[in-house]
Amino acid sequence: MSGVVYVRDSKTVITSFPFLTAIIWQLIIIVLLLPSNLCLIFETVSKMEDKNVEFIPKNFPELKNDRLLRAALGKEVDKVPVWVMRQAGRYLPEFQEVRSKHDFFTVCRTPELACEVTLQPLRRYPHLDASIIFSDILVIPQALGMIVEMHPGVGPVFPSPLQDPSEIDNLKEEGAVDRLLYVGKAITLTRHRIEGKVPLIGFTGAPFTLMGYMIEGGGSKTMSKTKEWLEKYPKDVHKLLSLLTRVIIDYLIMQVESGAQLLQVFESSADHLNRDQFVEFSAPYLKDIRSGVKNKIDAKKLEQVPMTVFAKGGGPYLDVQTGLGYETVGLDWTVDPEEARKIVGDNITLQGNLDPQDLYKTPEEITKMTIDMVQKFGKKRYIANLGHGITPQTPLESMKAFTEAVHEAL
Ligand SMILES: Cc1c2[nH]c(c1CCC(=O)O)Cc1[nH]c(c(CCC(=O)O)c1C)Cc1[nH]c(c(CCC(=O)O)c1C)Cc1[nH]c(c(C)c1CCC(=O)O)C2
Repeated sequence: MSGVVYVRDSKTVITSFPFLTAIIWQLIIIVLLLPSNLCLIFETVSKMEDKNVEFIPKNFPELKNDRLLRAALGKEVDKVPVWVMRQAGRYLPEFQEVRSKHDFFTVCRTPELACEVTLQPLRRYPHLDASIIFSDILVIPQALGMIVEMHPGVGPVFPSPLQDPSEIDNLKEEGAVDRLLYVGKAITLTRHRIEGKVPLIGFTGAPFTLMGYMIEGGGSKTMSKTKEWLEKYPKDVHKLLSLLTRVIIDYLIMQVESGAQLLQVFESSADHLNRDQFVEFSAPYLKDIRSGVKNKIDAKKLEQVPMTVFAKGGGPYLDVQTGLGYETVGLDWTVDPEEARKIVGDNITLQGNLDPQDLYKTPEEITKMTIDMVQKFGKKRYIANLGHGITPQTPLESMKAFTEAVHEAL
């Protein structure tokens, strides 16, 4: 007998057609669970869509606090904007918590983690008027094919630094920016999650500073190997600086396309250069980066973004920096604010410049020093910051005192 089901009773049916019965029971369960399954499916799809939306560089939440951008463009501000270089970093226990579970470059390469770390200082310090994407300047040498490790207590280490100019040709310029798209993803995700609270800053290292790390194999007090290259291989040095400039311009454009609203270029090794060396090996490439970004933004019909150059040790060359085309010039703590204003004039914004070591003083002393500093710079064309990155042992209450004092100063 096939295909005919006599339902004498459920037990008979079960014993006679176990397979068919199993299917019937499964159908019953599916039907009963269908509504909750459908909700689950819709919820999952919508969450996936949300996830996808968060990686689409458009329809960002409206900006609620534009002080930083107004100051960079010379517009009037209600209060002096403030942010801190390396504000997402090791002085924060919540950053240490993330780092206890993930390698440094894993945090940089994982948009969810980079975004979380970027947001941490904003949650703790409501007076901050900007965020800076969590990354590092050394992601560029990595994208060029060099190995960079982060050694605890030491900092960055290149196991195989450049030892001869002939090795410049081994650098993988083609596709470098594609290998940095994870930074763009982190920027886009952060733009959505910041919900317009403050602008998001993108950044890069400058050609000379990156070249120094690539030759020295890490941080260096003397940069002796790099200086030997400047003397012995100037043509090869310019070849490498030009390569880095091309990659940096395209990297910054990708950051803007991803949602960066201001860009900062870190020439952190400028303090190793005398004036002639700064004029030959740093300034032309900083200028090319500014004009290259501006021209490519125009060509792509993107919205222009203000740019900041920060040359640590660049105080003696402020006059040169004034001519590089940047809206904002960052100052380290060795430069007097009033002297700087005399040199740069009224059409450039200044940024800085409390000595990071002053954040080890008492909150009362920090408040007084910060108010003095802000009053020296004045409200117009000024962004308050430190004169270099915040250091890992900085007490949490110091950051609170600093950011609050900026907003109460004027
Ligand atoms: C020179 C330089 C580097 N990286 C950078 C610069 C230019 C800024 C400056 O001059 O301070 C840029 C940078 N690197 C980092 C930031 C913070 C970004 C942010 O606040 O969101 C920034 C702006 C994260 C970082 N970059 C690094 C850390 C600490 C490493 C860790 O977490 O183990 C962080 C939070 C590692 C790093 N990376 C680099 C050094 C010298 C070090 C060691 C110094 C240190 O240990 O603080 C290279």
